[in-house]
Parts: sequence; C-alpha cells; structure tokens
Amino acid sequence: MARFELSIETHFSAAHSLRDYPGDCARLHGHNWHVKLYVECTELDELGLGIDYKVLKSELKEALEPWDHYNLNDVPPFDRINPSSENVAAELYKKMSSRLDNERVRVSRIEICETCTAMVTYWP
Ligand SMILES: Nc1nc2c(c(=O)[nH]1)N=C([C@H](O)[C@H](O)COP(=O)(O)OP(=O)(O)OP(=O)(O)O)CN2
Ligand SMILES: [Zn+2]
Repeated sequence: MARFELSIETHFSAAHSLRDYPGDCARLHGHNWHVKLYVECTELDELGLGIDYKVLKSELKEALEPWDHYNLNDVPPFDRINPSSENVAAELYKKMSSRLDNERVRVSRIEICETCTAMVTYWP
C-alpha cells in the first residue's frame, strides 16, 4: 500500500508560564510557537492529492485561533494542565485529528518548537 506523509508549518504567538516550575519558566513569558503538522494519506484523490495543503493550512489556522495572542494558562485545558510544549502538542494533535481524520487521511504527528533550540514531537 502506498503511503504519503504531507506536512505544513505555521506559527502562533502566545504567552505561558509553567506552574510549579523551579526556575524562570514559572514567570509569564511569550513565544512565537512554531508548529509542524504531519498527515499520512493512503490514497490520492482524482486530482492526485492526498489532501489539499490549503485545507491543512486553513484547518490548522482555525484550530490555533483560540490560542493565538492569548495567555495559554487562561485557555482550557491549560487552565488545569501546564501549557508545556508536550501538552500543547498533544492537545493540538487531538484538535487536528478530529478535524482531519477520515478513511484516507490521518494526522500522524505534531511538532512544536517554543524556541529554535527546543522542540517536541507528539504522536499517539
Ligand atoms: N520538556 C520541557 N521543558 C521545558 C519546557 C517545556 O515545555 N517542556 N518549557 C520551558 C520554558 O517554557 C522555556 O520557555 C523554554 O525553555 P528554553 O528552551 O530553555 O528557553 P530559553 O529561551 O531559556 O533557552 P536558552 O537556550 O536557555 O536561552 C522550559 N523547559
Ligand atoms: Zn516557554
């Protein structure tokens, strides 16, 4: 079976602080969070596309809107769990899977970079 992995990248701006963190990241600070979305496709459509990059970009943009230019600690579920890169990646994976997964397409992983020297990859 053929498999294609497509990816798109974007960023959003948001503040966060890590509750109970023993250091400077417990203080409110901001990042331009870099996001990479990967989807796996097993079949192409009649145009030869796994899924249109434009669809991926608009769905990701919409999913990030509740976080963009907010303090993540104020936004569910990060009002309860720490807005670490790990938790942000896992939450975004859930959001994007519910938007995109179907019989041909599946979100495979999410990468999040808080800074250009620190990043996480999440897949279930
Ligand atoms: N495993 C994780 N560790 C840390 C997280 C995280 O989400 N997961 N987050 C932070 C802080 O939020 C911090 O903003 C990022 O830390 P760091 O990469 O150290 O950022 P600096 O700008 O301080 O980088 P320097 O290279 O030290 O200048 C911390 N840890
Ligand atoms: Zn941070």
